[in-house]
Amino acid sequence: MRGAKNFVSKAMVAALLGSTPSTLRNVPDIRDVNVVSELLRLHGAAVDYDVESGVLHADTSQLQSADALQIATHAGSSRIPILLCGPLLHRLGEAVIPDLGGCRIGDRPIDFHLEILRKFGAQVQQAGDGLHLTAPDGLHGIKHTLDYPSVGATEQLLLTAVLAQGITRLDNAAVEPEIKDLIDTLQKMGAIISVDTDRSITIEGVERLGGYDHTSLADRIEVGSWASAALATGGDILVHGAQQRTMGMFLNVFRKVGGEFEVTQQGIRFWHPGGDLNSIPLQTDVHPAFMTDWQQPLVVALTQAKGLSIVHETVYENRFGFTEALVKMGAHVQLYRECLGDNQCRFGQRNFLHSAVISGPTPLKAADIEVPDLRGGFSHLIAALAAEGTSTVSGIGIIDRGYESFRDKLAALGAAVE
Ligand SMILES: CC(=O)N[C@H]1[C@@H](OP(=O)(O)OP(=O)(O)OC[C@H]2O[C@@H](n3ccc(=O)[nH]c3=O)[C@H](O)[C@@H]2O)O[C@H](CO)[C@@H](O)[C@@H]1O
Ligand SMILES: C=C(OP(=O)(O)O)C(=O)O
Repeated sequence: MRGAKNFVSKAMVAALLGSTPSTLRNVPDIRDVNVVSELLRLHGAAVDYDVESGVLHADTSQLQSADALQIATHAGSSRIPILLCGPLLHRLGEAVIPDLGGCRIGDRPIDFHLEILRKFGAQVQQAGDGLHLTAPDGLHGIKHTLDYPSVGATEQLLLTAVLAQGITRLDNAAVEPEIKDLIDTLQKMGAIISVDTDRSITIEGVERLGGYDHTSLADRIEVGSWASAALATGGDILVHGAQQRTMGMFLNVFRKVGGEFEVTQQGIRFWHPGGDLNSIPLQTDVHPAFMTDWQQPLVVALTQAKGLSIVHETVYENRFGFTEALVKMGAHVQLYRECLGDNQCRFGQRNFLHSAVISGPTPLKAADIEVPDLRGGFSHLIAALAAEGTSTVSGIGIIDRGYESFRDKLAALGAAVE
């Protein structure tokens, strides 16, 4: 496996800040990379991606404003375009942003992003379904506290602050490994950024940034997905390129459920040792806790664990829709509006089915399933492989957003997939 969807796409946006070319390595062949490449090209960047070697070159020295109609053709394709705001305002003085896409796992507002951009000095106007931004007086450093440590809003602030005039300080920042890699990349470009142990980040704006040469960290969500597949199917999978340093909390949980793993020079090998799997209580949360994107694949494995597992999703209000298909396949999953965990999250006492009780083990039977979102889709593939009989999973194109060559990988693991 190769680099992280949730880093590579942001590093490509960061290339826009550099007045000399950038080279990104370990880039996976996934749809989000194509979408961001196209968006950069629409702004005059030369982007060259070699699928075989995974090396992407981006020359952003000659940028120009993009045609709004062409930008609009990317509406709904990904959430990354909102991160173009700061870099485009710095380089071109204006930004046209299409309506956002991404997984429908909650409302996913962009209020934090817009508040941050406005504080820096951006003027934001609705333009059709998208946005048009300008910065008539330039962008100036800010002091800001996030109400919630949003990954995207932290990245928005970083990508805007590095070339803004003066100092920016962010409190309650997200500190996911992908954000740390983005900070390393920006530092290579010439940025001055310090991260404190209390989730605060300080950025001293500089006048100019150059390009970078950076190798992406591994995709920890893909690693957790294959690990969960090994548990759910009673299998044994070596994930080449998996990095232990980004997987800490997942490995703890995997071990508690009864899975075994071995960290090797090549990656991490995950397997089901036989016998019963253990049920567990689990809460998703911001890093360094158990990440929300691991939740859906792991829940499939928990349908095969003995006893009651309780999963409290605290990052998104609507990330259990995929369990409907699991129930159809024979799993016992009951959803609750209450916070079933010690974190009284933002979604408690409201109308969101954001806690799940899974009782197992239950044999799964084949079904016809429509993929709801990226991780839910991969989870349905795992369930289909664990089930008795042949399932039909439709809408699998969504899975190409984040899992490189998953059809080939499944075939290599011995799955019969047509
Ligand atoms: C492309 C990418 O990197 N996607 C990841 C990123 O999404 P993304 O950056 O969109 O996720 P955020 O961390 O921003 O969202 C977390 C929570 O904050 C809320 N929120 C966010 C922004 C805002 O302006 N207002 C607001 O209320 C969201 O609705 C959500 O409930 O981090 C998530 C949390 O690790 C991951 O699940 C996604 O895979
Ligand atoms: C939620 C996800 O991605 P996005 O933010 O791109 O929708 C994900 O990768 O699981």
